[in-house]
Amino acid sequence: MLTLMRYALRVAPGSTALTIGLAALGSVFGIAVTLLTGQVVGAVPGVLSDSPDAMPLAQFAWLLAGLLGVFVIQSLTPAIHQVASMIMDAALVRDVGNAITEPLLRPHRVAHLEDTEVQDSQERAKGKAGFQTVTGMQTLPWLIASRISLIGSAVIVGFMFSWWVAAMLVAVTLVLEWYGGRLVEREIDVWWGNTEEQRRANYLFDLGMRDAPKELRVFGLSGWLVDRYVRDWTAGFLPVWERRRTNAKWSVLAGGLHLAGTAVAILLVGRAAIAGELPLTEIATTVPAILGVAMSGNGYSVVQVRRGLSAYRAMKQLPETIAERHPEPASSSNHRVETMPAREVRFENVSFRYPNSEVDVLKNLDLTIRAHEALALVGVNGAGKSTLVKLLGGAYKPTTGRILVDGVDLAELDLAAWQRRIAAIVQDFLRFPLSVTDNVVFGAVERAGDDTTLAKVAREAGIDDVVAGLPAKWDTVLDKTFDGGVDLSGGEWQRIALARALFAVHAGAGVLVLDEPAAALDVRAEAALIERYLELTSGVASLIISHRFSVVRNADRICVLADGGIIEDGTHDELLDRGGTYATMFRLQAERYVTVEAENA
Ligand SMILES: Nc1ncnc2c1ncn2[C@@H]1O[C@H](COP(=O)(O)OP(=O)(O)OP(=O)(O)O)[C@@H](O)[C@H]1O
Repeated sequence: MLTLMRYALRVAPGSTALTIGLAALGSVFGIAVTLLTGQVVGAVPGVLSDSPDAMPLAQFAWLLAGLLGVFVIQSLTPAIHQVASMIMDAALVRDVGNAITEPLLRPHRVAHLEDTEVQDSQERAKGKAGFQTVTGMQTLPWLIASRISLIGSAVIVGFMFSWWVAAMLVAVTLVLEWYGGRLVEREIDVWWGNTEEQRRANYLFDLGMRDAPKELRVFGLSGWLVDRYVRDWTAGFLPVWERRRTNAKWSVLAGGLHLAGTAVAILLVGRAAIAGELPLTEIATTVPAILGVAMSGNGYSVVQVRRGLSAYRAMKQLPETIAERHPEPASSSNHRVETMPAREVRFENVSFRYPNSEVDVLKNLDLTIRAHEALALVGVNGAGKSTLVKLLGGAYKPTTGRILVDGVDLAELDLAAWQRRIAAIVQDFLRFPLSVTDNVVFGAVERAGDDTTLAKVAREAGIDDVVAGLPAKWDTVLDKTFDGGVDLSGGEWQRIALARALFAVHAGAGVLVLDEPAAALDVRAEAALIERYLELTSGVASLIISHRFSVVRNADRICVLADGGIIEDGTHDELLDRGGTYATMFRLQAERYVTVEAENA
């Protein structure tokens, strides 16, 4: 409890103190109500019969006023508690979210994201039911309140009636709490166990609500989706019921023990009362106190706090796990990365296999990309073209071999600085649900606000007309789910992405990577755009990946990637003359176009 409390007090001192303080105060007031009620009830007969040893009326009135006052304050505190708790939650959610995502985002490489140990560590840090640290902290004040009720009520029973009865009550309550906690824990485990059915149900939910609403309608799959969702969800819930059924016997036993203990305590009080051994005040205080102990078991909160603590510990451990398993190279400041590459980027005998894979995607590959040269890379699906781009960007390091930038091993360079040198449009480029401006200037965020360059790249990428037609021009949000937002076509998005890369080049990027940059454009538009692009970016090392030869042929040099290595290298004409793989692929595609054009004619 203390560990979690210290953390929450550090993140949100005021609201945490208020949340815990008010919950504790609520319990203390609850005990005060029990004591005052006992005093009032005990005094009533004397006051009514006007006996000489009765409580003076003024004192009785004060007692009643005190009881009323405590009662009023106790009813007001939940509202303040709720507000304080909401403020605390918000601060904790932000902090936990940041503490988990920051170490995952910090590395410049991405291999840690595919490491199952890191994934597990991340899952543990989150906890099964969302941010478990936050849930733990939400329930912690109630656990503290329960404990105060338990101890306070037990002390009343001990003082006013019997210490062994108090001890027995605490024991049966804690047994029930422990058992109840175990039950909750197991149910949570089953429920959040991510069974196949639950995962499928969640997937179907997202599919219908977010991912594919249009396709589902086009294919008339809405009814099917609802049926499947209900079926999978129900199937996912069955294990929980199964677990409840199995536990029913023990639940009855634990509940019965608790009930019997409480009943025995009340019966003993009754017997002492009948025997005239217990005055009215003690009776009226002890009975509610017995119930106070009985009801203060809080297995749910115990479990949530315990899980919150283990999620908190995993969260603290996460950066260490990542740093240990995926150390970032110590970068040397001796190299002026901001002017690289001045000569070339060279892949030297590079082999690569993805983490957890047995297959070498690249095998002893040698390739030189010269500065100021536009190099095109072609190859069949899955040949490893995008993989090569990921290695070039330092997202992965080669399994063996080296990548040299002007003769310096990429592993020795400041990776962050090198990545800033690269302007890339990858196949699944990011479509930010933000304004057009943001979508373009994210190419070189340090140049945000440079409207002249923004207007220039808009013209160059051919998006000036698109922007002019948007409701809020450059400020239009490119997502229809936002107010005034719009959806763009695939081709328009690609032009936006091209403008982003161009913005980066104008801001000084030294390597331009275009991986299937304009496949959503029609063939002529794509070829024309890339041609213009290459003119605009001459002076920058460009790597272009495309399946369309109308794009590829514009490059200064073309490399064919197959079987993990470069099997052909030359200009378009040279490769055609050679009559190898490139020539075959080119003729095949050209033939198709010639046939289609002839048919159209
Ligand atoms: N994260 C990954 N983990 C494991 N294997 C991967 C991963 N990403 C890609 N691969 C595998 O690496 C191989 C090369 O993929 P890559 O995407 O580099 O091919 P490509 O030449 O760009 O293909 P395409 O022309 O279809 O875009 C494929 O067999 C693919 O399945």
